[in-house]
Amino acid sequence: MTGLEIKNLSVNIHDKEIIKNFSLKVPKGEIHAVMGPNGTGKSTLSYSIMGHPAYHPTQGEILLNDQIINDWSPDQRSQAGLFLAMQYPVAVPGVSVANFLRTAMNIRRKAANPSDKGIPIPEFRKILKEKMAYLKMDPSFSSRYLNDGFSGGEKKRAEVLQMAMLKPEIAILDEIDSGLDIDALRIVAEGINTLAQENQMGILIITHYQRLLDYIKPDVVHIMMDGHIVLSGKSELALELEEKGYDWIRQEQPLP
Ligand SMILES: Nc1ncnc2c1ncn2[C@@H]1O[C@H](COP(=O)(O)OP(=O)(O)OP(=O)(O)O)[C@@H](O)[C@H]1O
Repeated sequence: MTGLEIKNLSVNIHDKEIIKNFSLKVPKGEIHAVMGPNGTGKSTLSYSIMGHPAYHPTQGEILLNDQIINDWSPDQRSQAGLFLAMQYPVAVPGVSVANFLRTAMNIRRKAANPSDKGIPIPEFRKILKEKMAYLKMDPSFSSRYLNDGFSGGEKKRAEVLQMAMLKPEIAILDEIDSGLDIDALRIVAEGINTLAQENQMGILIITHYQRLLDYIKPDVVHIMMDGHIVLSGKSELALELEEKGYDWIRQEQPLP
C-alpha cells in the first residue's frame, strides 16, 4: 500500500506499555483523525512513527510505502517523506526559519535525486514568499530564529509552513489546532486542505476538538483509548464524541 501502515505496534516508556497492539492504515490521499482522552498515547504514537529513539517498538511494524522502517533514523524517515507537526514545537535559536527550511528542502531533494545541487536561492525565496502569504505570515518571520519567541499560534503556523515547503508524503499533525485563534484555525485548515489535495498526501490528524474537523473533513475518525484504537467511523463520530464524551465508548468497549 502506498502510504503509512502500522501493524500491531507496542511501545514502552520506562517499561510501561503505552502503545498497545496498535494498528492503522493511512493510504496516500486520505485524511484520518485520531481522537482520544488525555494520556492515551497519541503523542507517543506520533513520536514512535517518526522514530524517536526513546520510543522503540517492543513489537509490531511501521511501514512506509510497504517498506518496514522500524530501524530507520528520524532523519531517514523525514527524507523518505514522513513529517511531524509537533504538539510543542521546539525553538532553535541561531537558525532562521529561511535557513532551516532551505536546508531541510535541500536534504529532501538530494534524497530523491543524489545529483541535485539544491534549490536556487531566488526560486526558494519565491516559494517561501508564496507559502507565507498563503498562511498570512508576516514576511519578517523568515529571518527570525525558528520558533524563538513565537506565540503558540505562530509556532503552529510555522509547522504548517514547513509542511507546505517540504511537501511530505505522510504528515502527522499533533494538535495543530491548539493555540490557534478562530481566524488562524481557518487559515491553517485551508492551507492543510490545499496541500493535501495538491500533493495527494496522507494525513493523520491528532486532535481533541471536533471544530478542526469542520474545516478539514477526515475520511475516517478513530478513537484511541488506552494505547490502541477502540472505534473507527465516519466524520460524524467526532460530532458524537463532542456531544457524549468518552464514557459511552468505555461502557460499550470494555478495555482489557
Ligand atoms: N518521557 C516520559 N516519561 C514518563 N511517562 C511518559 C513519558 N512520555 C509519555 N509518558 C506517559 O505516557 C502516557 C501517554 O502520553 P502521551 O503524551 O502520548 O498522551 P496523549 O494521548 O498525547 O495525551 P494528551 O492528549 O494529553 O496530549 C501518559 O501517561 C504520559 O504520562
